[in-house]
Amino acid sequence: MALSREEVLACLKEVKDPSGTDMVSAGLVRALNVEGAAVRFVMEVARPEPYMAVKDEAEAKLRALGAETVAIVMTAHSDKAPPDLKPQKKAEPKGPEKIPGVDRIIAIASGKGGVGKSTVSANLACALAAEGRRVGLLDADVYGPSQPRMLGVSGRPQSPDGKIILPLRNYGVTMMSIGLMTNDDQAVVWRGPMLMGALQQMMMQVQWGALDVLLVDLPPGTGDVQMTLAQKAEVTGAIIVSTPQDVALLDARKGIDMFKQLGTPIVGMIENMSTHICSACGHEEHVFGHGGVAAEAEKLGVPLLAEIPLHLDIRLAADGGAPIVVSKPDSAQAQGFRQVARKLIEAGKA
Ligand SMILES: Nc1ncnc2c1ncn2[C@@H]1O[C@H](COP(=O)(O)OP(=O)(O)OP(=O)(O)O)[C@@H](O)[C@H]1O
Repeated sequence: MALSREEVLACLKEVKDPSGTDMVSAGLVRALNVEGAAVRFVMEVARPEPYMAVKDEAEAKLRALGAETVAIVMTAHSDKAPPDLKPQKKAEPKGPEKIPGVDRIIAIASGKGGVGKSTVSANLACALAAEGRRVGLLDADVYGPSQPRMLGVSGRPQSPDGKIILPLRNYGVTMMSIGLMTNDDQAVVWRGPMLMGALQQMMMQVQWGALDVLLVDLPPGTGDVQMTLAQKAEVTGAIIVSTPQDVALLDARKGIDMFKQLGTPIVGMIENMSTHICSACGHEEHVFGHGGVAAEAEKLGVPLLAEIPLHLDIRLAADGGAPIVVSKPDSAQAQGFRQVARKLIEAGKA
């Protein structure tokens, strides 16, 4: 019986590791390959013994689901501490570099916080994956990393040799977040050099594999992270997310100006929370106004990629760990994100 990747992941999520976390969230399932009724993946563990029962249970569950071939390769690695994010030595000034294996980098930015940049990034990443692209998502929002929650991943990323960091994967998106390297309830005060070191490590030391595009979810504003990204990596372009209000647009304009000064092309703007569609009656109202981003984009000579409505389903999906593109793929809201993905692919940007 032919199985889908989603069915296999859902089945594996029912298998708990020795700590009681499901094996997908614990980051145990790597290099998952589903072809017809054949399922293969690598289980990356520190010591194999405690995980033999997990492996056997995963195999039994997959067979019960209909898998005819199940190949689980268990790789053990030395139990080293997670990598130290503090810069080892003073970074030597270098020009922008390519991230090995990564064809394109798209920065997702906003001038102001809370406009939905992370929601857009998560949905766009899933939409690009649904179009068959090899997608990575780097959550560089050091002040409020939200991608682990939005993409439903948890667990600390492993580092077999203390240098390379293995990313996590969900919904076809390879992801790494600074939020996975810090304790959930611990406020992190990032200082300039530390921030730059951490971002550089996440770009260069994470084993991204071969990617068509890496989306970088930036913190809001025009700070150190934006500068570091543009100076250290060859960024293909930036997408600016804004709500239609004047205050948000004013900040978006500053963001666009900064990227222009840094020599990063603007791929386009996205108006988020464009109109409100009532989930009960479908009535449409312009809570924050409408069309402000379109007018601004025209004035600045950059494309308007989409107008995404303010819709309860988008919030519930994002906050529930399965973006609307994944949880309600046929909804009009999901299709909005799918169209942006297609536009980017057609333009050779993703
Ligand atoms: N189009 C939308 N419809 C409904 N809710 C939305 C929409 N876009 C974002 N939200 C919700 O608004 C809140 C803020 O969104 P999000 O975290 O994506 O913003 P952000 O710009 O990344 O914020 P921050 O600057 O804090 O990182 C979240 O609860 C999200 O679910």
